[in-house]
Amino acid sequence: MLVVFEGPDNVGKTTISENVSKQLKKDNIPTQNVAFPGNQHGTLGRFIYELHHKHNYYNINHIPQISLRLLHVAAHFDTINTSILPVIDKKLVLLDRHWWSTFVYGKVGGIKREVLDKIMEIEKMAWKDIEPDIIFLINRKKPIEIRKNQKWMKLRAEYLKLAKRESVKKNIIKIENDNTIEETTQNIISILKAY
Ligand SMILES: Nc1ncnc2c1ncn2[C@@H]1O[C@H](COP(=O)(O)OP(=O)(O)O)[C@@H](O)[C@H]1O
Ligand SMILES: Cc1cn([C@H]2C[C@H](O)[C@@H](COP(=O)(O)OP(=O)(O)O)O2)c(=O)[nH]c1=O
Repeated sequence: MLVVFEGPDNVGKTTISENVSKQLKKDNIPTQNVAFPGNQHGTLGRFIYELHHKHNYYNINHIPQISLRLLHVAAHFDTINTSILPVIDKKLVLLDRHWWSTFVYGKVGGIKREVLDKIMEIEKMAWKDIEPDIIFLINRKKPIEIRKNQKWMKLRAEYLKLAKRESVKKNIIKIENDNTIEETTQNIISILKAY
């Protein structure tokens, strides 16, 4: 089973997916956390994560938007093959981000729709026929740490628009994480247990 956590930065996705996983493991449900672009040492996904966050460290002054999206797509091919496909039949995979991030960050980054659609065609090939069983869209009124607020509001709006479009074909559950992390975790656990 594949369960996805999506949403802009700083809404609590990583913490929630780790808390949910800890709780399910306590209940003897085999669970695996996976994050996009990738968090396993020794993988291309992890390298692209590092490159995204610390491009100056690699002596790169600037990564153009289209290049950045294509790097993420390359990471997704890797993470799906190295971390998702080998365990998907045996474990509940909790995935921190999905192809939605490529679309939303690309759109807010100003990539023209026809170019973005082409990038998305390749991105979706990485997924073969794997569809999430549930997508939790984690939402907040404002980011947990207030930094680049204007861009964050745009990301949030794009996520909400995409969720509306996708809701005809996918099981999308919007979760408000404005209260405590414990409440949000319990809310998600009860939804998963009832599923
Ligand atoms: N409901 C909440 N209330 C207060 N702090 C929270 C809440 N949810 C998450 N956090 C904290 O916010 C920070 C950022 O969360 P994180 O899981 O990294 O978000 P994301 O993965 O969406 O960027 C973490 O320190 C986390 O513990
Ligand atoms: C998966 C993905 C992430 N990203 C971005 C979103 C985040 O800024 C960054 C991932 O870094 P990370 O620190 O994991 O994000 P978060 O704050 O959600 O925990 O990569 C893309 O731009 N495109 C993508 O396809």
